[in-house]
Amino acid sequence: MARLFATEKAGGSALYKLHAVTVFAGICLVLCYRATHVPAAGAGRAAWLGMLAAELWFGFYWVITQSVRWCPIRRRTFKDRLAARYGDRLPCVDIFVCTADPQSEPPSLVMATVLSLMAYNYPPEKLNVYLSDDGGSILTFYALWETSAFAKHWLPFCRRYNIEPRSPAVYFADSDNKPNDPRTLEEWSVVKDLYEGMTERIDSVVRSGKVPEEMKVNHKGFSEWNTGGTSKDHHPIVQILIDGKDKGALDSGGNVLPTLVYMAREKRPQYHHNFKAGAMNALIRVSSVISKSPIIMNVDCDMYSNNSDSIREALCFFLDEEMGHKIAFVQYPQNYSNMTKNNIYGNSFSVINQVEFAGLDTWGGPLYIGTGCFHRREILCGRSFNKDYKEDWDQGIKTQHRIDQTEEKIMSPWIMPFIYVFVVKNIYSLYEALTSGDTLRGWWNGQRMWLVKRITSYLYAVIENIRKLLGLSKMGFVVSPKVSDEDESKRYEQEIMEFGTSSPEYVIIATIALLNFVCLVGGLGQILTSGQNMLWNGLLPQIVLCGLLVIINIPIYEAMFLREDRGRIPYSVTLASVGFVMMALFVPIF
Ligand SMILES: O=c1ccn([C@@H]2O[C@H](COP(=O)(O)OP(=O)(O)O[C@H]3O[C@H](CO)[C@@H](O)[C@H](O)[C@H]3O)[C@@H](O)[C@H]2O)c(=O)[nH]1
Ligand SMILES: [Mn+2]
Repeated sequence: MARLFATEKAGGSALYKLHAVTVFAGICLVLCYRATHVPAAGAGRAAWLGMLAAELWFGFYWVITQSVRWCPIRRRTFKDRLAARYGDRLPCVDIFVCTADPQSEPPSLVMATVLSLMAYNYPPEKLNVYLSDDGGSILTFYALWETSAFAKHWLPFCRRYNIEPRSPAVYFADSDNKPNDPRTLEEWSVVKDLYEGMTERIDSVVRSGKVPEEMKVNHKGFSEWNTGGTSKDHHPIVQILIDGKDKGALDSGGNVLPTLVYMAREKRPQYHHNFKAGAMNALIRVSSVISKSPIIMNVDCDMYSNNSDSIREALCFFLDEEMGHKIAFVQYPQNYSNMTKNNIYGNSFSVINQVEFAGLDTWGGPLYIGTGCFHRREILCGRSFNKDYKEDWDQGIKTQHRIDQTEEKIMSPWIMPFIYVFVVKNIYSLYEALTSGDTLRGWWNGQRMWLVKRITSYLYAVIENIRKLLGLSKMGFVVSPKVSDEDESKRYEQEIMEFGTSSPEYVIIATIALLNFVCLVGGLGQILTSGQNMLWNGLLPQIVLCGLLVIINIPIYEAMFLREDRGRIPYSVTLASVGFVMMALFVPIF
């Protein structure tokens, strides 16, 4: 029987393999050098040990990252075969959307997400969309009730004109989507007006913080909020806004609508709610009573689906006769829609999506990234997985600064493997970024963020994990805000890094940047005062490395000393970092 999907080898080019093999040889030579050049006790053995640890860690890290590049594969689906074989015997699908707070996650935005999912090109009677509201907010419930009415116009409109993407917010924001044909334009304008009217009503209700009394008579569900209660302490609420089984629930074209459910799980102060994971568990239980579809999809509330055939694509894997039973989940890549050209925060997922996911697929597929993923229900309910996942970035961080401290005899041939590994690794990473669609500056910005993340968030994560293992803290989770003020957005458009608050992370970033600057100045000063000899005696690689770090940190210096806008690094942070650098400079004297 013809397969529903094909697996193709992607890349694994000779150039890549040559690079990988020679860099590996370079790493081995570097370690060889370390092993054969152990200094005597007291003559820099601590620094030697630090360098060795850093190089071992780098080598390990490098091998791991090559394992997801060695033999990448791509999958191709055959939706026509799926349609021919299954016709209308396709399985039911439950879609879970999670939201947590109507202030940081504006309900009008969440509703665009919900609509993009309700409008999937899939039999609506087989589609069930659940919105989990961890804010337990009547405002979100009101927004969903509005959405259930607007869906009656949006879904047939999408189907008739084969609209893509099916998030009304994204679709109407793009002026290229305005049709030319006058009859289509008329309908387009009607739907657009309906959409904008709805968004305005939702936004104004959210602004005012309460639902007008005359609205509340429209649905019995509003009475759930009559008894008081707060977002952290309330009874469970489940309201079916559209019941797909109800023969009367039809869209404006007379078609059945997908089932639409609002859910706010019970919350009590004495029970920990476990954030999104807790919401997902509640969704699995509630949906098992209402629809119990064998396939489940999960989407974060700030995303939208940009392909209306996503369900059919995923089913090509689950329903494949030969391999389907071995597939537990189908993960879609995730992308940001408002990326600037050079991606100042280094958060483009292009290399991850195009290179690493394809490489991971060889080894059984990428991780569940938390959104845009289809699971079999039985996998989530039936089996237990033992996950032992540890990471120790600490060593890498501790030893990172040491690079500046040991001296390498520059004229020794042993310098070659160091230079080769450093240069080739970075050139290949640049090549990979460029061929995945990033820009040169985007790659450079990514390198800066690589540094920033490792000295702040990863360091915090290590400390937090240790504290958790010792029973000193419980993991927290702060819902990331999905709104920003106009000033901030403008700076984002101009690719200017945003600081603004005096968070301790910024002290770390500023201190390290400043320390590198001071070291560079100090090093150059030494060369000037003691002549060229110093340079050739081993200071050159240190100057180069330190210089690169200074160049990469230019936006940090700007934010500390030159910028005047509200997103600059606050004076208090600059002051603290100057203090720390002074301490670092004077401590060795005493
Ligand atoms: O108590 C909570 C907290 C969060 N959420 C929802 O969880 C999702 C992710 O939260 P967000 O603040 O947007 O976190 P991000 O860092 O953007 O999300 C990434 O990281 C999360 C935690 O690892 C994953 O769950 C996400 O899928 C992944 O995109 C959102 O839909 C939230 O509404 C809840 O339902 N309940
Ligand atoms: Mn998010």
